[in-house]
Amino acid sequence: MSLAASAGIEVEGLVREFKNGPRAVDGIHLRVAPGEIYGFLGPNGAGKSTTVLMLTTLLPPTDGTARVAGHDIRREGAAVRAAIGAALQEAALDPLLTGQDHMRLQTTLQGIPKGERRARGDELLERVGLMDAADRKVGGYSGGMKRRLDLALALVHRPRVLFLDEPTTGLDPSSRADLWDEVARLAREDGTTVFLTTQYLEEADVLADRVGIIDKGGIVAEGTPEALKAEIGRPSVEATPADRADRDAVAGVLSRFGSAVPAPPGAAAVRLESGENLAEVVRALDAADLAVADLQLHQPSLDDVFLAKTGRKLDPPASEEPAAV
Ligand SMILES: Nc1ncnc2c1ncn2[C@@H]1O[C@H](COP(=O)(O)OP(=O)(O)OP(=O)(O)O)[C@@H](O)[C@H]1O
Repeated sequence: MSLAASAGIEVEGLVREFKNGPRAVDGIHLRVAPGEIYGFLGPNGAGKSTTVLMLTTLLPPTDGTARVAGHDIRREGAAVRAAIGAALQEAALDPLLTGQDHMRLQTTLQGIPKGERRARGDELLERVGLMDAADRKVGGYSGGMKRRLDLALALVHRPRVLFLDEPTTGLDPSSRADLWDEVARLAREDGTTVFLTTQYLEEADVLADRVGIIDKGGIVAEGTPEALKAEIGRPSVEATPADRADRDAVAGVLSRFGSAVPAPPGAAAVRLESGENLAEVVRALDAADLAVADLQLHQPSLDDVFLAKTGRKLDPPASEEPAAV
């Protein structure tokens, strides 16, 4: 088996249709190379979790298949499960057990030899920064600490492929950054292949080598964050008139500088053509006697890629955790 086949992910026409429900995943194809971090980006209900459940063999596909770490998810479930680690949205943690208890259970379940369990557990708790809380009950952990424990548990058997389903949703920015560091280190130093779902554009941008954007069960764009942004190219300018009645007039002036792109209600926006700049837009609006309450220049971001491909904005999920852990 080639290295690529033994540690990567190959998805071929994967479909999941729920009874009386949507076609949650609608024939997707993708490849993740060994050691690569693949960011699967999309809004609520796009089909991210359903894809992860299929790739981790927890949900059978309706059609198509995938090979994970060289094994077919439909026919070689046990081999897939042996090669992967997963930290999914519903972390199965027991609030009455300590972090160390969890590590002891997991190292036993994963068949780590008795004499090595404690060391392996401590090594991973140290790695995710939980050593100080190792003998505290998980019921008292913050959201960020639970996510980090869940990550440590997923790493016990040194998986070649790691699945993380929205690992930082609800975390405060500092806990999120800690988790990013750890995930990046796993790929860089251990060569772990990471398949990560996220609703955060920033997360995909910072962490992922390549990004697949999923919307309504289909992949609408794929590439490195840089390539996706370059595809969108030029910055856009968005103007909000002081008087809402002037919106169409503002849109008319802007249209001289580029083609219209979606804008919030009451505003107009265009993707600037090359050579056009903000100063000229301001002069033109002024010459037309149009007062603007707000004028913004947006450099292309993954947000723009999402907007350009789907016509909608990707609203980030709210942070649930008030303080750093
Ligand atoms: N067990 C199920 N039965 C019926 N429909 C389902 C089931 N699980 C998911 N769906 C539907 O499939 C679609 C995709 O859901 P999925 O959970 O994969 O999306 P997601 O991108 O992971 O969203 P989120 O970010 O909210 O987790 C949604 O419309 C969802 O309502």
